[in-house]
Amino acid sequence: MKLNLQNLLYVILERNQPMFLKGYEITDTRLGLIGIGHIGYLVGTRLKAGFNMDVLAYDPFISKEKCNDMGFQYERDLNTLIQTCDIISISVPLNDSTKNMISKKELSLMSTSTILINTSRGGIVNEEDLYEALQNHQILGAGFDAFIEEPLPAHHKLFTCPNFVGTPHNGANTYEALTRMGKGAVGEIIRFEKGVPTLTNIGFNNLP
Ligand SMILES: NC(=O)C1=CN([C@@H]2O[C@H](COP(=O)(O)OP(=O)(O)OC[C@H]3O[C@@H](n4cnc5c(N)ncnc54)[C@H](O)[C@@H]3O)[C@@H](O)[C@H]2O)C=CC1
Ligand SMILES: O=C(O)C(=O)[C@H](O)COP(=O)(O)O
Repeated sequence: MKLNLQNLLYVILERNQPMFLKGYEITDTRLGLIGIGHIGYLVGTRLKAGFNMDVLAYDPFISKEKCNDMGFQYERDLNTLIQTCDIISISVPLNDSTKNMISKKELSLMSTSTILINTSRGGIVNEEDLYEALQNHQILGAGFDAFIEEPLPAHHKLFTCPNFVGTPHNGANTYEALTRMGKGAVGEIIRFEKGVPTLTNIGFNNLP
C-alpha cells in the first residue's frame, strides 16, 4: 500500500475500530419495507429523500405499478428482501398472515449487519427468536415500539440485550396524531351516514 495521509488514516481506523467508533451511517444503504400502507410509504419516502437509501418493498396487496409509483422497488419474495436489505422496517397489521412473520428462519437469513425495526404490533416478530438472534449477534440490532405484552414490562428480557432499543408503544402518542385520528374517525362516520364509501373500504390512497 502506498503511504499517504488517506491510507494512513484507513489503517488507523481499521485497527482501532472496536475501540472508538460508535456506529454506522445509514446513508446509501438499503431499506426493506414490509408493508407499504400509510406508515410504510412515509417511512420509505423520508429515508429515500433524507438518506438516499435504496428502497425495496414487500406488500402482496399492493401492485408492482403502485409500488414503483411510490418510488420503491417491488419485491415479491419476502426472503429476498430479508437477505438483501441493511435495515428492515415492518409496518403491517397483526393478523394470521403476519403473526410470527419474522421468526428463527427469517432471522437466520439476515446478516450480522442487519437492523430490524418493528413499530407495528407485538407478535409479528417472534420475541424469543429475536432475543436469541440478538444475544448471538446474528443481527446487528433491533428497535421496537410494539411488544407482545403491553403495557411494556420494565424488565422485558429484550432490554438485557445491548443491541436492542425499545419504546413503549409511543408511535402515535402526540397531540397532532391523536387529533388527526379523531378527525379521521369522525370523517368516516359522516361518510358512512351519507352513504359515501368509507376510506377504510376504498383505501386512503384511492380516493375517487
Ligand atoms: N406504534 C404505533 O403507535 C402505531 C402502530 N401502528 C401499526 O402499524 C400498522 C401499519 O399501519 P398503517 O401503515 O397505517 O396501516 P395500513 O393499513 O395503511 O398499511 C398496512 C399495509 O400492510 C400490508 N400488509 C398486510 N398484510 C401483509 C403481509 N402479510 N405482508 C406484507 N404486507 C402486508 C397491507 O397491504 C397494507 O399496505 C398498523 O396495522 C398498526 O398495527 C399504527 C399506528 C401507530
Ligand atoms: O396505539 C395506536 O394508536 C396505534 O398503534 C395506531 O394508532 C393504530 O391502532 P389500531 O387501530 O391498529 O388499534
